[in-house]
Amino acid sequence: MSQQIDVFLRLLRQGSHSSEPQNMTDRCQRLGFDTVGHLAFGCDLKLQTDEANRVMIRMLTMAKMRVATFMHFPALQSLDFILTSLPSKDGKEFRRIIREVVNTRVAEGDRGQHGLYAVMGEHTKPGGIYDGILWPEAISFMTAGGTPPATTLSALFFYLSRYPECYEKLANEIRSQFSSAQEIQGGPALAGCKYLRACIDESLRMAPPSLTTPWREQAADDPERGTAPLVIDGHVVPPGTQFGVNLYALHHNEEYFPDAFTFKPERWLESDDPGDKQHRAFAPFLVGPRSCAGRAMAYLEVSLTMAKTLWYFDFDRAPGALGEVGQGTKRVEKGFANVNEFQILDMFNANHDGPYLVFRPRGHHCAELA
Ligand code: HEM
Repeated sequence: MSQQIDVFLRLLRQGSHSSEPQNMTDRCQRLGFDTVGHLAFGCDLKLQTDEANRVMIRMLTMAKMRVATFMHFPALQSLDFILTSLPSKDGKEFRRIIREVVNTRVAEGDRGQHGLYAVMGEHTKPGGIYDGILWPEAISFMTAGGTPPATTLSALFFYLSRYPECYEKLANEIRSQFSSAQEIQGGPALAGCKYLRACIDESLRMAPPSLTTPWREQAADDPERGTAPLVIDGHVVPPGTQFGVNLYALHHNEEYFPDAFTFKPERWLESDDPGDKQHRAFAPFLVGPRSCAGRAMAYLEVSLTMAKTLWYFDFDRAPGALGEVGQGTKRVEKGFANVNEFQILDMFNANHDGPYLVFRPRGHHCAELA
């Protein structure tokens, strides 16, 4: 993870030479997928540095859109064969890259990096890593682990570039907590950056990366409940009924989060009681047995990336029209009109664009990134 964050920082440094505005959605997505590529496949996808494989991001985004559409309009699934049978250059290229990743990893045998699916593959011989169940799983793992940290980071970059007092507080915390970039690593010092954690939680609240409504249904054979009816908040939910709570709606409920559309990390510093209303209504990773398996990794990835970025750089919104990418627009009436809100679209996980930022090296520190 650290190596991939270093690549991210070096690219920001390159861009800072020419004050070229950087699209943080692109930068953070490439970082997210490269990081999870190591974890899942034990290989370097090089999305940050090499244009060639970026078709993977486009294809995984398309896949998310398909899943989101079918989740909301199940009847359309019968038309899926049309979509999947259309000739697609990107689709062909995507399959070629996946095949290459698999073949390279298999050829490396025991010498290769031990990615999660390689380890699981060992245990599912004779299909091994090629096993028919593991590959679709691996692809959805890429999306589950690659996209959400990118959304959290993009939203956080957006809000910090628009709330100078929060930017100031966070930069001061990072720059006083550490005395060198090498000290910034997972451990008590990073965990002690309370304002950083508050900023991350506020970004997760305002722009929950898992944006679609997670529909659930009572299991027909739930041994714990037996024949007892399912009751939620006093309502009896008949068998076969799907129900769900949308995280965006929950996280913008004024009853739990007053001034819900304002980026206010301080709300997380007022109380750290996990039993209070606000903490109980905060569920970006969901709760229970289907909750996120990568929560700890996500906090580490986002914390390290933001802390190191603020160690090496200062940043501002890009000037002109580019600086508006990612915000709402008054020209649209409903839903997208809040210019101070980072705009996210429900494509199962969130889709977004921007913000565009301009980075300035901070003092002499950036020389280390050469
Ligand atoms: C800010 C970052 C992240 C957020 C907000 C997030 C959120 C979520 C949510 C809400 C779910 C439940 C989805 C559902 O049940 O429909 C989930 C599942 C999952 N997440 Fe994350 N996630 C994040 C990062 C990661 C990372 C970095 C990884 C792994 C490297 C990861 C791996 C997974 C896996 C494997 C599942 C499926 C768990 C299961 O079905 O048992 N996530 N995540």
